[in-house]
Amino acid sequence: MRLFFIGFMGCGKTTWGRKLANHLGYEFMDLDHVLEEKAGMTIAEYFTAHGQDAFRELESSILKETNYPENVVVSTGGGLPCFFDNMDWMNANGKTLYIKLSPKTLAERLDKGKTTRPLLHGLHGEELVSFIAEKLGERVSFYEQATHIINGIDMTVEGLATTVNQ
Ligand SMILES: Nc1ncnc2c1ncn2[C@@H]1O[C@H](COP(=O)(O)OP(=O)(O)O)[C@@H](O)[C@H]1O
Ligand SMILES: O=C(O)C1=C[C@@H](OP(=O)(O)O)[C@@H](O)[C@H](O)C1
Ligand SMILES: [Mg+2]
Repeated sequence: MRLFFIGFMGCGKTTWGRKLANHLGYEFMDLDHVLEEKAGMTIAEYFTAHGQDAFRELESSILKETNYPENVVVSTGGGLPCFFDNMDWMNANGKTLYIKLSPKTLAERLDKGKTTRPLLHGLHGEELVSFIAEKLGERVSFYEQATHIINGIDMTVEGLATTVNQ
């Protein structure tokens, strides 16, 4: 089974993708990490060097050209489902799990984060909540095409494992 985690930055795709893969005995892949290895630089560096359009092209080609094992949990970047036909491609090639959280909760988690996400421009507090609310508004129609929509509060691996077998 191929499982793709999708959702806004900070919703927990990387954290929970890894946990679910461990729980199921599946392989784990994070496409942001695959891209960073391929590019030989961090995503923040890639945005600075080549811009967002080039990043979107590369992340889409990585999504479609990676050789996935039979059983795998794949964590995607937050913007990936919203460009090209990436969402349709994932739904045709596996199950998609959207981790749904409010802008306020996302902002709380992202404010604490140490990693740099280039789209967030170092925003904090209320400015960060407003930015997330606006961007999530643009993206939600893509995320809601997921085969499974998960409440991101109180997630457990056992709950996720039950959901993906439905
Ligand atoms: N259930 C949770 N409760 C509280 N914090 C969480 C939870 N899941 C993830 N986090 C934290 O939220 C931040 C973003 O998680 P991450 O897995 O990197 O998200 P994504 O890959 O979706 O951007 C991390 O600091 C992580 O430790
Ligand atoms: O939402 C986005 O457009 C992005 C999300 C990031 O991944 P995470 O969702 O894992 O932070 C990463 O792909 C890049 O910084 C762009
Ligand atoms: Mg991630």
